[in-house]
Amino acid sequence: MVNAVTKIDQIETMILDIPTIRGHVLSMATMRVQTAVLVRMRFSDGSEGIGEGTTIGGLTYGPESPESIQSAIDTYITPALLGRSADDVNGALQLVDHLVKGNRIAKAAVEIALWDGLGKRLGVSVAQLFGGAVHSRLPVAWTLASGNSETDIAEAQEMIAARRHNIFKLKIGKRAVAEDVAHVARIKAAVGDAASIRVDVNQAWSLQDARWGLRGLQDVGCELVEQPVRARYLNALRELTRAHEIAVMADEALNGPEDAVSIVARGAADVFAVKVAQSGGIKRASEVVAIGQAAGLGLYAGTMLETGLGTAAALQLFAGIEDLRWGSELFGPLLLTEDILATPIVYRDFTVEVPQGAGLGVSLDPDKIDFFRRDRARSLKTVAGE
Ligand SMILES: O=C(O)C[C@H]1C=CC(=O)O1
Ligand SMILES: [Mn+2]
Repeated sequence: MVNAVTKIDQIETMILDIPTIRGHVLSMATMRVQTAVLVRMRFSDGSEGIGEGTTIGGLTYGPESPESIQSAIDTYITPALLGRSADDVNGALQLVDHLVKGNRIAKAAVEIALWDGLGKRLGVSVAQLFGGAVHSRLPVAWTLASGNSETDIAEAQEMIAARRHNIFKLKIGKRAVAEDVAHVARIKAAVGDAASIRVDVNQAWSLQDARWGLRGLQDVGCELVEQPVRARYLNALRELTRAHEIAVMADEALNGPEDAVSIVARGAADVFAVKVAQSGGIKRASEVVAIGQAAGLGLYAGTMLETGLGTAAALQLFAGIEDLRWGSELFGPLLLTEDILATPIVYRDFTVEVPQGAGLGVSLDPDKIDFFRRDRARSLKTVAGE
């Protein structure tokens, strides 16, 4: 008997609004809630796959919003994929790239669910599908972004004492450059050699600001500056990369392999912040990694502050990357008041552990999903109105 081909039967999307443990103050927005977009895919053999495509701060970070991610999937991606072979992930990616331009985070959510389903059906991890894990844990940074130097120092000291993090990324760019440099200096002086200090400006500086900023940051012992100027200003990024010893990292400028090629060709960064969501999925992120590696750049596993689900997807990829020189910031679940996984991801000894098991190695807690779903209020009202 010929085995029937497993098909994609159903793709469900949901938006979850989960409060953060404190205000997360970024140059462009203050987050008090993180809005995650989840995908649940059902296949004809009864297997399932789950994925996540999440952004930060509505439309303040980038061109996709939670609502646009959901609508791109429901309106354009799902109709193209229903009925196709569940195991043909590359075929699905090619079709979706043909039919949908941009919308990388939406594509990532669907692609992650396809890999998860495939791994579960084969009984292997997604890391194994990409050639196998070489790490079981990764160094993990924490972001200090309370908006107050004293609070940030106390938070850093607690994290070091608990052996949870000794790499800190400070969110700056909201205040005057000199004030930001003084804030970074205070934190570096407080932690000394016990921690690595880096900053993320989230595109807030002009080139002029950045010239002063990078000089000041370098002088106070900051090791790396992430996306100091607008994503499209590659000439400015190149000038800053060349002019200072402090490492310059591309984040918002790096949306998939094509951007990776442009940045390398222009010499516009020392380090890539590789994000699965922003790259358009695990496969495209692996291509960004390959371009960075081939060009001799440093690599850093970035986050969109995803729940444990998106975090697990990134861990599956980066577990297979040998030289992750700048470590990771895959701490998303720790910023949320509640974890939505049945078994939370483990953080200890300054590292995050790669979940073990088939697919992404994680499953959702159905009660938590129910509780945080944005449409839950609507369904409750419907029930009440009956
Ligand atoms: O990198 C960003 O811009 C987004 C994000 C990652 C960590 C964090 O605190 O915010
Ligand atoms: Mn960033």
